[in-house]
Amino acid sequence: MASAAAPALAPMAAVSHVIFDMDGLLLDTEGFYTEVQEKILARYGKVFDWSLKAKMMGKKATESARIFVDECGLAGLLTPEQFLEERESMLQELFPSCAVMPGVLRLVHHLHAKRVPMAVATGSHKRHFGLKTQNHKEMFTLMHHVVMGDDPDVKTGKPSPDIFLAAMRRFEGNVEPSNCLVFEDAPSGVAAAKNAGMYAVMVPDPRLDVSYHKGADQVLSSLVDLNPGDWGLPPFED
Ligand SMILES: O=P(O)(O)OC[C@H](O)CO
Ligand SMILES: [Mg+2]
Repeated sequence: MASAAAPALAPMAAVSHVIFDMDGLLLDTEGFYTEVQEKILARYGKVFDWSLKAKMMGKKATESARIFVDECGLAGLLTPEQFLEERESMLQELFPSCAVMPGVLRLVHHLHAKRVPMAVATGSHKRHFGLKTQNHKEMFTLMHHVVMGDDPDVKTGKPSPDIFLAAMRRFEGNVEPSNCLVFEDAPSGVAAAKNAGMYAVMVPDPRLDVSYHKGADQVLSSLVDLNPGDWGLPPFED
């Protein structure tokens, strides 16, 4: 007797709208921040580690600068403003060379073809957004809109829900948080999505301790592993 086919697993939720983080999720830029911050910290005889990285990533520049100075005990030696100024020229050189993360283009083109509305919600401010995306403009034209960290509606950075709620409100129609699936790499970003009442798929850097995965509704090693059907989105057909 032939064995019955395994029943398809029910989706974890049925969402209709997708919101992407950018740094470390769509674009491979987090390594640039790490590299530059390691260099600055080395000048003070200190080592940049992943527990500090976990606290800084995903935040607005001004917020992460404050964390860097405070957590590294640099008060009196370096102000957050000086830190931002020091890292700026190095970052400006690096950002335009960033690559797209694995699995991103297939997913974005698929969702666009299936008319799933997509947005970007990034802690990056407008000038850095321009540098990072200058070689990836086509992908961003597929987004309904982009909300950046210096947007007037983003009073406080991630883990505040401000940026994801702003992104949700800019979609057409009456969209609720439970309709939205957020893709994030940062602990602060996952917390922001959950604080907004949305679903969160985390795609963390493997060097981030697993204790930072908690809170996410799903954790993937790469967007290549995403099955859109898990979220009630149209499945890949290729
Ligand atoms: O991860 P994002 O896109 O919110 O960006 C935040 C900072 O610019 C980098 O950690
Ligand atoms: Mg990110």
